[in-house]
Amino acid sequence: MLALRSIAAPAQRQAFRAAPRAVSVSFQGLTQNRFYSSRVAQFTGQKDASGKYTVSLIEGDGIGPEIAVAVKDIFAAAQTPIAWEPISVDPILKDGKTAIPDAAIESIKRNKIALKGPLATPIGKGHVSLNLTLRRTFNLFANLRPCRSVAGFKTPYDGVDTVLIRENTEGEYSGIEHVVVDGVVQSIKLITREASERVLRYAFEQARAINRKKVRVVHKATIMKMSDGLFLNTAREVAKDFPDIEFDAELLDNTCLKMTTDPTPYNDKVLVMPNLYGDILSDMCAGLIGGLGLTPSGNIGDECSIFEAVHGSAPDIAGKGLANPTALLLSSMMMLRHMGLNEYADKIEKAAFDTLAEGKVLTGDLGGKASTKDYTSAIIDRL
Ligand SMILES: NC(=O)C1=CN([C@@H]2O[C@H](COP(=O)(O)OP(=O)(O)OC[C@H]3O[C@@H](n4cnc5c(N)ncnc54)[C@H](O)[C@@H]3O)[C@@H](O)[C@H]2O)C=CC1
Ligand SMILES: O=C(O)CCC(=O)C(=O)O
Ligand SMILES: [Mg+2]
Repeated sequence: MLALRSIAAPAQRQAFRAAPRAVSVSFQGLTQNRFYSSRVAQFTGQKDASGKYTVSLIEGDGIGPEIAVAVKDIFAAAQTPIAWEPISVDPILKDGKTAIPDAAIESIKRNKIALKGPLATPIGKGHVSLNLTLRRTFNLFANLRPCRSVAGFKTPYDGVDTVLIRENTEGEYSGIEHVVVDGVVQSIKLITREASERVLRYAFEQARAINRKKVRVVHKATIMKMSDGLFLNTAREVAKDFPDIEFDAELLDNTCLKMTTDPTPYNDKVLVMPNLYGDILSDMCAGLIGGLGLTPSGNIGDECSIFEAVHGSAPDIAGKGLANPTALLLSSMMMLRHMGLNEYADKIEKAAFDTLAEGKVLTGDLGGKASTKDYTSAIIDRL
């Protein structure tokens, strides 16, 4: 029987206990600052009669609504041909599993594109991550996370320009856990050849598309000999189909050391890795360039794609008008380029990077005193 339960507010979701899952294995100068087109394949959404594309919009939790309104205001000021379709992804239970409401699924399937604010996940007990559920529901197999120093914003690291691709549907994020006996818990890291090959091919294709000559797998196949071993061996096989791209591999801990010592040797590479490593390494990269307020991402699938910032709901600053909307704005630039709306992306991105480079109107995370609204207005004034 289909059991459906609607969970309204994020706070209430804490109380929601998902049924246990079966343990069966059944960017420097303005032009250089441009963020990558998100994918190699085509966006297939259609314009409406008024010449606009409809984009599903998940405002999200915490700072989500504050940064979403900033993006909407900037898009309106730039006369971007986008009509927003707000959707709720408050979780429901379907066959005992956390699921996205049907209306939201239909919207994203219809529009083939969505912009998403951060969604909070309860710690320990509670529903499965909605971010993960969205990625799985739409088979968004690759999470593309570029990270580039912002001109004019000084950090201990200059000229960072990393491109990280994270497997987005399985690995340590599979959430397959069970109690063996009291005090002993087992968590399964699921790696399949199919999902590995899919994201690895995407990484090689992406390297070609953005003119990077090297793909590097980040792994721990020394320890996880079978799971990371399968990912690495699949990479070796896939690499044979891309003779124009150099391939090598590096242990995750060594990558962390090298990147925090000098990230610039990674500027000619595309890094690809299992899910959790990409999650952690992308926050670490954000730290190199000034924090999570600056880093965008795209969850890429064959049928549809969802763009979102790397950061979460930032509960420590939520509701105070302090959030930096740049990360979501740059995610929306990736989205516009994915849709072929490059001229709007170029215009908005230039206004944002000029504002950052001038350094007069910056949010608190970047050492400024401006509110989200002031910073948004400064960008709009430049359009
Ligand atoms: N893709 C998503 O929707 C993600 C959701 N989350 C969820 O977000 C919630 C909070 O997680 P945290 O560990 O606190 O990570 P977080 O990314 O929300 O915040 C970490 C730190 O960065 C700051 N920060 C993040 N975004 C910012 C912005 N735009 N402007 C200025 N400062 C910003 C926050 O104030 C905080 O100090 C959790 O429930 C987590 O599950 C976390 C990461 C990604
Ligand atoms: O889903 C979550 O709660 C966390 C997701 C996350 O950290 C990420 O996508 O980077
Ligand atoms: Mg993360």
